[in-house]
Amino acid sequence: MIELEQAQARLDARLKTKEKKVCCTIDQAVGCLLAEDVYAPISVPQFCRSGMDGYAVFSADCQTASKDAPVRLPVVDEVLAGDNRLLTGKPGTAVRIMTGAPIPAGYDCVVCQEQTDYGKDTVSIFRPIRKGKNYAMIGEDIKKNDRLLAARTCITPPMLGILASAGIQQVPVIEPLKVAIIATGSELAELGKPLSYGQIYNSNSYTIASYVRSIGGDVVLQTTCGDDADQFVNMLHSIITKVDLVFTTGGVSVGKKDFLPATLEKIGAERLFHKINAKPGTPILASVYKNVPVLSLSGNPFASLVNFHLFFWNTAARLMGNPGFSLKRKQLTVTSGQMAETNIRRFIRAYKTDNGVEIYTKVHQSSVFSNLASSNCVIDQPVKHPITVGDKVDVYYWQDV
Ligand SMILES: Nc1nc2c(c(=O)[nH]1)N[C@H]1C(S)=C(S)[C@@H](COP(=O)(O)OP(=O)(O)OC[C@H]3O[C@@H](n4cnc5c(N)ncnc54)[C@H](O)[C@@H]3O)O[C@H]1N2
Ligand code: MOO
Repeated sequence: MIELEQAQARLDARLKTKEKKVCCTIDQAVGCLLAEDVYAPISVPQFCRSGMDGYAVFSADCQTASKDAPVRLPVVDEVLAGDNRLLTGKPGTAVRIMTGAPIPAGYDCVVCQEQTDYGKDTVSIFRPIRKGKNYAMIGEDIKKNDRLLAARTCITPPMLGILASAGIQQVPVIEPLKVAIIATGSELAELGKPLSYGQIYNSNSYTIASYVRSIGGDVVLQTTCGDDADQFVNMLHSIITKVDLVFTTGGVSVGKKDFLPATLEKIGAERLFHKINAKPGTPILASVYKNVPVLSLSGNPFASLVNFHLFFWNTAARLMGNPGFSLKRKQLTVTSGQMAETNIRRFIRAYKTDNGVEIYTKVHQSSVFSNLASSNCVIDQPVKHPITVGDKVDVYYWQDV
């Protein structure tokens, strides 16, 4: 039995950051990590662009303009957004222009139409204007060859916009995290099949799979397996070379059917630790088999979930080279609920709010899962340490999916 932090460190020491790159179209890329720095192939905009609907002019022509003595200029052309003529402006003239349209060469500003009489053939300008006003230079937004995004950046929807605006359709990303999830237990029934007496539906693998997918991970296998060592070993062998991480649930405690520790040992998996000094999820087992970490979580749904959070996020951060995935820890003040002292460190289901953390007041057994709909964190309750309203506590929390 080892402490959580020691167990996390032992696992972390055995993880290698993924380097394999794959090409991804940008509409598939949200949540993926860039494999390389991405540079702008073009400037945005590629032409000098009007920022307002109005008139392109030479600022020098408008210095004396006022409401009482407007400057009057002939309007020699009209340029709309998308106009692809290469025009050159002449001093002493104006061109009617719309937002987003290319400004003819020479004009150095755009008078907003509200500061004119909206003239068609001749425009009256009511105010002086400075050079560069409402005038977007080439590359105002993005300069050609600028670094747009750094390697290992996790791509977000606004970043897709940046890539698209620079005309980039595909990006190299780190191959998504590939995970296998094997829920063990002869009592487990698959969804869609009626339950026989003594059976329960497998729920653990659904929770785990959805968290894996929430960070762009690829669930290569999600299955159940009876309490049968041979069946399990066959399953493991069929998948181990295709994944970066294996989760199993159940079969890690001391019951007659808790076959995983002995089975993994028998096939030569290296044991990193078995059992942590905390509840729920005490019996967690971590191994490395054929260079792939195998995390064997407790079967009880809440214990499985707590084990998952305490080990998955840091593992994902290390394997994907993205510290942003790391398990989040914060000190918060308890605003409601209480816990009596216990003789082992406990993780207490709780709800993190803007003001602090609320302790869930009802059931805390690790076999009870249904109240987790209103939990988004766990409080780390030290051994022999009662908790009450107003106490500062350490909280592990996770992203909403
Ligand atoms: N004599 C002892 N008995 C137990 C001990 C102990 O120290 N001595 N430890 C207890 C603790 S603590 C836990 S936690 C459980 C964990 O046992 P396992 O991780 O080996 O899990 P199982 O026995 O396979 O299952 C426990 C429980 O969870 C249900 N289960 C399993 N898989 C799923 C699934 N995929 N979806 C939903 N529910 C699942 C299973 O039916 C059991 O009810 O052991 C205690 N026993
Ligand atoms: O360690 Mo077990 O997880 O109490 O429930």
